[in-house]
Amino acid sequence: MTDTDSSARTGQASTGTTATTSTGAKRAYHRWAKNDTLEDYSLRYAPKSFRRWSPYVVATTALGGIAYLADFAIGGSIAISYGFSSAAVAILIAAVVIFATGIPIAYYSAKYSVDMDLLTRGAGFGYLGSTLTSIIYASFTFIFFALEGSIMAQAFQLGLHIPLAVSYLIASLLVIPLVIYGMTALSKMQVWTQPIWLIMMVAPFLAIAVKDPGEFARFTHFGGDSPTGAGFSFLSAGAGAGVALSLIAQIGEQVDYLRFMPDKTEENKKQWWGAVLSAGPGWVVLGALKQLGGAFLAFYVTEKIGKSVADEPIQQYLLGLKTFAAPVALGLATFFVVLSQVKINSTNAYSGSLSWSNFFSRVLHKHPGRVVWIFLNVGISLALMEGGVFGFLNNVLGFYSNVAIAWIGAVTADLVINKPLKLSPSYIEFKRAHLYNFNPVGFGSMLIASAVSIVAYFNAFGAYAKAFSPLIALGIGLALSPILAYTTKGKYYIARVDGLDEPLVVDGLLSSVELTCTVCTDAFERPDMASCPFHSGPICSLCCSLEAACHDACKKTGSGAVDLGMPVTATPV
Ligand SMILES: O=c1cc[nH]c(=O)[nH]1
Repeated sequence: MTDTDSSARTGQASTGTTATTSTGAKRAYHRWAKNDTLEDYSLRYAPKSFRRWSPYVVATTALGGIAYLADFAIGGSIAISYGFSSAAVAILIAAVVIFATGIPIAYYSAKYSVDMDLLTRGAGFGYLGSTLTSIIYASFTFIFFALEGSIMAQAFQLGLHIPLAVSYLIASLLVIPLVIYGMTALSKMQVWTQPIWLIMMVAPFLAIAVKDPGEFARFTHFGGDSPTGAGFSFLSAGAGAGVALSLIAQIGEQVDYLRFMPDKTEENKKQWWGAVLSAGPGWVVLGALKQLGGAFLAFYVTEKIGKSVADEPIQQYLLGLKTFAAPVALGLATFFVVLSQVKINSTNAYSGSLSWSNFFSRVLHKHPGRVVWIFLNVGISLALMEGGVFGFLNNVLGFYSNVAIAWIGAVTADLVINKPLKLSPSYIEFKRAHLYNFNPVGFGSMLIASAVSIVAYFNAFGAYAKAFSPLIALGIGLALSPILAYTTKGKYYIARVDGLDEPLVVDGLLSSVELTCTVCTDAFERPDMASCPFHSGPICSLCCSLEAACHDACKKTGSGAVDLGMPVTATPV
C-alpha cells in the first residue's frame, strides 16, 4: 500500500495537522512536536529519510558526550576511598561488564533505528512495563546532569569567583538552547569541539610524564583513606566497581544517537560496524581510561594540596596544567571544564527529554513535545545540585547501580539468549498496537533482580553480597529472563498479528514506504505504522500511543499466541 492508496482508503489528505476520522477523532500536534528538527522522532522509529548522517558523524556525535568529567571525579573518589590496587581492579571489572552488555544493545538499536526506551519495550518488558525503565533512565540523566553541573559550577566558582549556588543555576541554563535543537545542533557542536577537547584532556598527563615521570610509579603506592592502603581488597574492589557500574545505563545515551545510523549495506558494512562498536560499547574504553586518569590526578592533587578537594576535576586540571602553563592554568582549566560539561550535559538533558516524553505519553496519553520535558529534567537536576549531590557521589551512584544493572541485564539476556533460542521475536517490536502492556520476561526479571540486589546492598546478606550487589542484580537478570521466557512460552511479547498489507521488510531492510496516518494525516515510514480497527485505517505509533478512548480494542480479539518471526516480509532479513 502506498501513501496515495492509504489516503484514498481513509478519504483524507496527507498533509495538515488536523483530521476527522470515522470515530470523529481529531489530532493536531503542538508545533514543537511537529518540527522534526526539534522533535528528533523522540517517540518513534527513526525513519530512513531522516537518517542522513554518515556512520562517522553519528559515531563522533555519540562519543562527543564522553567528554564528561564525572569519570575523573569517580576515579578520584574510588582511589581516595579504596587505594590504588582495589580502585584499578574495580574500574576494570565495571568496564568489562559494561562493554559486554553494550554490544547487543548497540547492534539492535542501530539495526532497528530505535532508542533505548523503544528497544526495552520490545526486549521483554511490554508497552507499559517499560515505563518503569523510562523513569530509571530519566533518573540516570538527571543524577548525572546534577553531578556534571556541580563539576561545572566548581569551575565557575574557582575560575570566575561566582558563588556556588548561582553557578549551579548558570550551569543548568547554559545547555538549554543547544538541547532544544536536538541532533541537528548537537552533532555540529560535538564534531567541532572534539579535537580541542582531546588535546586539553591529555595535556596534563603528557606534561607530567615529561617533567616528573616518577609520579606514575608513586601512584601505584597511593592508599588514600583505605584501611588496606594501596594493597588489594576484594571487598573494596566490589564496592568501587559498584560505583563505576552506575555508568552502565550510559549505553542508553549512546544508542539514542546510534538509532540515527544509516542502514547497513554491503558497501558500508565495515564503517557501520566500526561506528556501532566504537560509539556503542566502546564508550567505556575511553570512560575507564578517564577514571584511571582521575585516580592518578587525585593522587597528584593530594600530594600537593590534600585530599579534601582532590576528586574535583577543576582542581585536578588546574594542578595538572600548572606543570607547563602556570600563568594561564586557571583560565585554561576553567575553559576545559566548562567545555567538557556543556558537551555532556547537552546529552544528559537531551536523553532525559526523550525518556520523559516516553513516560508521559504512555501514562497520560499526552505529548506536548520533547522540548517541554527538557525543562522538567533540568529543574530536577538543579534541585539536586543545590542540595549538594556531589558530596554523596559514592553513595548515590552505588545505590543507583543496583537498579540500572538489573534493567540492562534483563534487556541483554533477551537479545543474546532469548532471541537466538526463539523464545523472543526475531525483531524489535515497539508499537503499542502490537505489544502486551506487561511482559513478565523482562519486567519481572528486572523487578526481582533489583529487589534482591537492593536488599543485598543494605547488608542483609553480609559484606561480600553488599559489595557485589550490582553483580548479583546482573546475574539474576541474565538468568531469570530466559527462564521466564521459557515458562511463559514467549506468549507475552506480541499481542496480535501485524494487519497492514504493506510488507515490513523489503530486500532485507526495513521498508521506507510512507503510509498516511488516519488520525494526524501525516505520512510515516512503514515500521512506524500499524493497522487500527478503532480508527479504521493505518495509524502512526505516536497517535496510537496517545489514543485514550480505544481501550486497546485492537488487542482484544483473542487470537492466541502470535508467531515470533518477522511479520509480512517480502524477503527474509
Ligand atoms: O554525565 C554523564 C556521565 C555519564 N554518562 C552520562 O550520560 N552522563
